[in-house]
Amino acid sequence: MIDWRLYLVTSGDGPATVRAAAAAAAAGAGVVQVRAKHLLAGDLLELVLDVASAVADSAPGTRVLVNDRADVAHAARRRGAPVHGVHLGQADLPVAEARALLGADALVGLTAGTLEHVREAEARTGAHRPDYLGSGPLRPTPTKDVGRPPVGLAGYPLRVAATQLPVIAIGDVTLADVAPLSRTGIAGVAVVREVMGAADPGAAAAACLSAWLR
Ligand SMILES: Cc1ncc(COP(=O)(O)OP(=O)(O)O)c(N)n1
Ligand SMILES: Cc1ncsc1CCOP(=O)(O)O
Ligand SMILES: [Mg+2]
Repeated sequence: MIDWRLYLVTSGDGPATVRAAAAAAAAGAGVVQVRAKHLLAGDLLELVLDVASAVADSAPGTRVLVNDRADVAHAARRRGAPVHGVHLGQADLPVAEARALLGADALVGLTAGTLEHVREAEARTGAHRPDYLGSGPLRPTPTKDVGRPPVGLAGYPLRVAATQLPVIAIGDVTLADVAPLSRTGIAGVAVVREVMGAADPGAAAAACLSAWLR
């Protein structure tokens, strides 16, 4: 059973990133996605190995995913690292191809920013069906230029109603958003700055989890 309520997406690539990921996992983040768009595959693999090892040491139940790169997730798993899958964007490798590479047990997430994306994902079956959807942005965020209108709080109940898949809200999610978002039916919130930018990432993660209303 995956605890989706707090899903950390990392930033940066050094020891502070690894420490923040481990602290958030120890505080109860159920998923950690290693996201480092500036790294080429070899360096991303090294970061993934470091994060996966640190997260497994502090919170063995936390799932570790790789942003975009099913090949890097596969390489990490071949090295024996506790890496559970990949988060794919709409233009990345198809979900079924990622599953073919990573194996049937892999966790494969998909970005579904629009209601149409959510409906399209919901219609999928078998290996083509993702395990969860990341949907946003809640609001515009400096972390990523998403290039589509924000979902807003009112947009999430529509997305949740359109799918049986867990929906994860992302994009400028702050501690103050967690309680109202938790009432929309989403499975979890994904954050970068709220935890990675905090002086104490573990405390920031714990605060987000405490704010959940159900
Ligand atoms: C949980 C989650 N949801 C959405 C995204 C965004 O993915 P994508 O659209 O592929 O953009 P990048 O993160 O790759 O810049 C995500 N990473 N995680
Ligand atoms: C990766 C991603 N995809 C949509 S918004 C976003 C970034 C979210 O970052 P933050 O939590 O700092 O707004
Ligand atoms: Mg992507």
